[in-house]
Amino acid sequence: MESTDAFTLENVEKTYGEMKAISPLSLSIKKGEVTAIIGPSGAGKTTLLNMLSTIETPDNGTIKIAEKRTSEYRNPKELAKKVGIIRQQFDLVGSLPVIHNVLVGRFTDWGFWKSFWSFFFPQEKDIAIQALQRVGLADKMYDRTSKLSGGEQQRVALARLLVQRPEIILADEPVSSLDPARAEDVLNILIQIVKEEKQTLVTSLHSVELARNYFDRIIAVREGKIYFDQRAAEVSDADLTNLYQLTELNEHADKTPPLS
Ligand SMILES: Nc1ncnc2c1ncn2[C@@H]1O[C@H](COP(=O)(O)OP(=O)(O)OP(=O)(O)O)[C@@H](O)[C@H]1O
Repeated sequence: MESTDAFTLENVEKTYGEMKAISPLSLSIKKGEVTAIIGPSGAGKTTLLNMLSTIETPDNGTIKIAEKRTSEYRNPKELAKKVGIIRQQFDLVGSLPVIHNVLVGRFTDWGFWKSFWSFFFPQEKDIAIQALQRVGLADKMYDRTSKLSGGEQQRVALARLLVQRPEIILADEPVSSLDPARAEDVLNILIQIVKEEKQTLVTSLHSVELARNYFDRIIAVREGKIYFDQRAAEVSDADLTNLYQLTELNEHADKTPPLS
């Protein structure tokens, strides 16, 4: 029977020099789940996402994407079909028109020459137009990408994911550079797409309110460990206060000279 897990992590560890960014950590994320990873600064959220996307390799333990170990994904195209990434800095080429940036999402299906030609004569334009309509930017198709606002650029990145159609989307702080209204706008579109396409979404977020309002599951990380892992509806104010406060208390305790 086909596995229902998008990710399975077993005793995953990551250390940078002396810093244990992720302590042995095990969890699984089901296909179709919409999960937010929250936690104080330096908790290990980005490290965790980078290991899920195979940008970083764990020092110990195993990560499986849909039952296959990350180390076994040797073909970048196969990985790109499974996992699409969206980042804070959007990874768009500012000097190119919007449509070219969207069509980059098709490169995993196209060969080199088709991708190359597309920079001069956009290929499969209809697919890009549909995606841009979906994110409300069809009228900006030929605008220079750098002229768009931050929120619009993030929507271009969403349209690129729409044409890539990965099974899993990983997003590292996708809305932190946007004002609250734009952040909600982009998250609304992202979640709507993910649910319609039956994709799996794992996002790191600084805003606990957005995590509670838009996500099904919240995994809280602190000092490289899972602090809690709950349905978003069950996360209480006290859970959140403890998550952020305890770290501050620990930091404070570290700086307090011992009583003699
Ligand atoms: N490439 C690296 N080299 C050295 N240390 C690193 C590296 N990447 C992360 N770290 C350290 O690992 C710990 C976890 O970092 P990480 O970026 O995963 O945290 P985070 O929860 O994403 O933080 P933030 O919310 O501030 O982005 C931090 O102490 C960080 O300084």
